[in-house]
Amino acid sequence: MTELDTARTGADTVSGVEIVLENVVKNYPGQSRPAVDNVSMRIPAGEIVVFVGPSGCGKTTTMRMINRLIEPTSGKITIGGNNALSIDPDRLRRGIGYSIQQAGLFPHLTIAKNVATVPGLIGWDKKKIAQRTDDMLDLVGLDPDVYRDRYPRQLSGGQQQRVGVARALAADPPVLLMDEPFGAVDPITRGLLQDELMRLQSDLGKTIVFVTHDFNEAVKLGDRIAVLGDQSHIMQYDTPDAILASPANDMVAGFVGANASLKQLTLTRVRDVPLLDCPTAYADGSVDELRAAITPRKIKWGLILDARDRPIRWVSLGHLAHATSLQDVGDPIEEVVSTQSTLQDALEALLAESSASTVVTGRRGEYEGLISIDTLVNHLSAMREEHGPNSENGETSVAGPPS
Ligand SMILES: Nc1ncnc2c1ncn2[C@@H]1O[C@H](COP(=O)(O)OP(=O)(O)OP(=O)(O)O)[C@@H](O)[C@H]1O
Repeated sequence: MTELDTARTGADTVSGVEIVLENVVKNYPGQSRPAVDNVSMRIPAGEIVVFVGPSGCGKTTTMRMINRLIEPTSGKITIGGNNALSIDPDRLRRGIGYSIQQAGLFPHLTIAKNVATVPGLIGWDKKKIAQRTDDMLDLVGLDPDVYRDRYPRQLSGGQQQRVGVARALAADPPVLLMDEPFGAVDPITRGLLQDELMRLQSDLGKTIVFVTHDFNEAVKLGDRIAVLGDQSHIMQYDTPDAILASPANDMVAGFVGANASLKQLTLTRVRDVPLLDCPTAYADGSVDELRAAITPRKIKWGLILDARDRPIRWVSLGHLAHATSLQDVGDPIEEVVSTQSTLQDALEALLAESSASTVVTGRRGEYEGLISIDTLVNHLSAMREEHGPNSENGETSVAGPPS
């Protein structure tokens, strides 16, 4: 891996391998022109590369040629330096995780059996498979004791997608192909699944090729985005911030859409901006002490935390005026964002609560601070200065794949 790759990879470790496509063509029988016409690109080890483009442009065909669910008509594909076209296709596919829209689970098999599909095929022993299945369910946030013996129809759409991801990861493949994996779930679940994928990826460092129609999803997840046009022609292949700052042509600009600067909010996580603080107390704490902590502050609110430091209620000076204990006083907290969330998620939470600030929690749900609308506004102005027309960083338009 080059230094550039390491710098761009958000992952702590890299277990993925590089994928290279060279002059890859797909002609479907009976079609007058190729569905994919001479695509060349390098997908660096350990990165998430997102293919985005209009319906029918060839995203799925391009992706499925990597695991040879579709055979290329011509060209060369290497995975970790090995020629994918000279490996037995079944063997190749067992080494590449694959997750699709609506999860594609086998309806007649239990969740555990679904997850265990590839480890079973490659001959792992039963004990190792059972352990791995439980570990994978845990990893995607499903309690193995609750879910392992259920059938797919007994799970929600979002839970099925999680199982799909667990199944794709089960044999620890270096490469994952994900074809609109979150396309069929509601926007809130989709956001959660995206957050989880990013969290997984920061530990796993796989090479992930991800297909989507949704440019916002591409910006949020991609280390790089390949904007594909008709016949999978690469319109631009670059980092999300470079594409947002300077789209290579009108078609890319159309995809980026009108609110490029607002989309910059998906590029930054809550943990990367300064948080505000507010007075906190435990439910068995002193009303007088909390009142004394809030009174001198501009914002006259505090938070009640549970014994594990998780925020449970907002309290105002008004609430405290006649309170004798902190046990039940205040309003429940409607929205929180985590340090892993994007600033876009924070904006949505702020709008949903119609408040000037939202509570931020850490990995275990513990109180970390507050994020305010001012923080977001300041961040956007800083980004504008960085990528503005007079900035030195403004000229980042690099069409074509990195070599
Ligand atoms: N099996 C097939 N036989 C003939 N043509 C096909 C076949 N599969 C796909 N195509 C055509 O190839 C082109 C690319 O299809 P592909 O599914 O790769 O596009 P896509 O960008 O993934 O589309 P979408 O976003 O709608 O899923 C389309 O014109 C499609 O009609």
